[in-house]
Amino acid sequence: MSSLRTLGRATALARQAAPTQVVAYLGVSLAVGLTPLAAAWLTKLVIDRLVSGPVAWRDLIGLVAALAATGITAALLPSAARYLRRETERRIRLDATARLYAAVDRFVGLRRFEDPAFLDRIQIARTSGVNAPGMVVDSGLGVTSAAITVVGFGGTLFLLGPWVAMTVLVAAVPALLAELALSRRRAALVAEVGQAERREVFYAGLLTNGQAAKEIRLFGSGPYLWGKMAAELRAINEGHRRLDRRELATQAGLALLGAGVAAGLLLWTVRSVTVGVLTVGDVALVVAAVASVQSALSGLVTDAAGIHQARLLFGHYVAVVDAGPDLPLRPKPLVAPPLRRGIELRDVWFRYTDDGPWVLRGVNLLIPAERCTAVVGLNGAGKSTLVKLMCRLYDPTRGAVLWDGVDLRDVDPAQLRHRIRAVFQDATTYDLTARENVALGDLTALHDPVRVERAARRAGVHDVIARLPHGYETPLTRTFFSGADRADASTGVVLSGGQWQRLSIARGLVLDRPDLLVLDEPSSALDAEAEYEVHTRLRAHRRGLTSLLVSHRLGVVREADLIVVLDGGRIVERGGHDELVAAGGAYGRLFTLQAAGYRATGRDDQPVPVAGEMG
Ligand SMILES: Nc1ncnc2c1ncn2[C@@H]1O[C@H](COP(=O)(O)OP(=O)(O)OP(=O)(O)O)[C@@H](O)[C@H]1O
Repeated sequence: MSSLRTLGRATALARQAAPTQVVAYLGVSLAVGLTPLAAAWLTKLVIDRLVSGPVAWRDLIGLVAALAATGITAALLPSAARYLRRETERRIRLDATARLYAAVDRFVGLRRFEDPAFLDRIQIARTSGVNAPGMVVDSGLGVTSAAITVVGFGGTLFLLGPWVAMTVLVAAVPALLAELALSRRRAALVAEVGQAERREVFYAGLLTNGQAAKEIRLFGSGPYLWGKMAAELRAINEGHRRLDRRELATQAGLALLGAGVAAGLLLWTVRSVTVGVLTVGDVALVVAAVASVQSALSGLVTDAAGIHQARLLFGHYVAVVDAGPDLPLRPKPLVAPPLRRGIELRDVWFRYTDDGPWVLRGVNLLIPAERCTAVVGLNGAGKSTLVKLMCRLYDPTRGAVLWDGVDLRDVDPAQLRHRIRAVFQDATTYDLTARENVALGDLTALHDPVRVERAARRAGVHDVIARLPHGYETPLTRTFFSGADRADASTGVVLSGGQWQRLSIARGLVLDRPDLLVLDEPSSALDAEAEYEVHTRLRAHRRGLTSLLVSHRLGVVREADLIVVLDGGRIVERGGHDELVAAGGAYGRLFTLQAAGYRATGRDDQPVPVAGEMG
């Protein structure tokens, strides 16, 4: 995108976010530019009248009153400008941030969240990019008011001697070039240290995170992590230090140049008064004009560089906001119909990166509607990847996933996802209330306690929640406190791993009858009794529903209508439990191994409700 279009986008965003404030800020900025000029001319006129001979007070009073009014205005304007600047920036930041996260939320798949370069870009957009339109307005208005001062005083100096005006203006050219170069370096630095800043935030989070704290304390890994954080900080500091030193050298040189020009002009003015070419009032005017023009030019140069820098940073913001869908979307997507036949993977090949290893290799599978299909396999076999392809979090590299014969790539992803619910093995724990933790599975249930409770009962977590200090309203966190418990910030609760897992199952079940229910290791953290109980409930709930179960616990898997064994990204066996055990293949061997593990505990007189870990 061209520089001008980027600036146009930034300005348009600012105008939409804070229309009144931008106009008011423009008015104040114009006044800021005009007042020094008015004050200098009024001062010159007063002095000239005073030194021209005896003058009556009433002849001066108008000028003095105008001078006083200009002084009062000049005194008030900076505060007004400061307030308007902050208010404009606040509104713009809010609007820009909302647009940024809305754009990020529109990414259909997961690839961008696993691309370090794109994550760096998001970081710049999030921290600096959202402020860039504010910077453009602020610097743009700074340039405007400085330009008024420069033109006004430049004209005044021109009247006194064209070369005076030229000297002051030409002396500002090196400053402009130096500042533009510096602004490019500043923007480049933001990009350079972006990754280090992200890592620093990561280490800071880790070192203050309650969950990580136990391992860090026990293993004594704190100093190592803190050391790595300090190294990132040192790298960030080094970048800033280099830039600061360059700025110091440049600005010291420019300051000397400016002071030299001002001193030379002062000498010339005083000499001109002694030879009768200029008046005493002209001395005041030249002193004010040179100081004002120099400071306005320096402000103008800094603001021009600020606009330049803001444009570069806003480029990252625009790149994220305009990134568009990360997976190809049809302009007129089809509607995923209620599932009747099933989901078919047709010769699906998949790898995460173009040069990475194949994770799925030619998978052909029909997950029949209204049946439970289980996928088993060793760690890394590709089970979770298969699940992610069925939710269209990635597209197959080759082949297709068909929903009742319709390619998932042709379907509206949001509508498709409303038909799918999943409980992932690495389910998210939200530092929110128990109610929110369940209702996030379907936000229409947020204010429907009956649905939330029903889902919690199905997942066997209702009794746990009911016993919490504020029941479903209890914050499930010791990291934050909600507004309501500010007075007694001790109400937040920490759940156990198994309780969290049940809660994530409840979240997966809050949408009453999804077309596809995915359960990816839903019970790995549950004790045997809880697992048995939860799976019994899930089985009842799943009846007539299409479900996909991924589990290492073959005792749970045996209930499935169809079991598929995945090995190295290929399906190596498929069938019912008895059939697979009788065949004596990989599944049979693993089942025997797990069952033997249970018997080896000396409890072989017990039935085997749930087999142990596989892989
Ligand atoms: N986001 C990713 N980027 C790159 N590679 C990945 C990603 N996720 C998984 N993989 C790789 O893909 C392979 C299959 O992973 P997957 O999570 O599908 O296995 P799985 O069968 O579910 O294993 P587990 O039983 O341990 O959960 C693994 O080798 C893994 O390293």
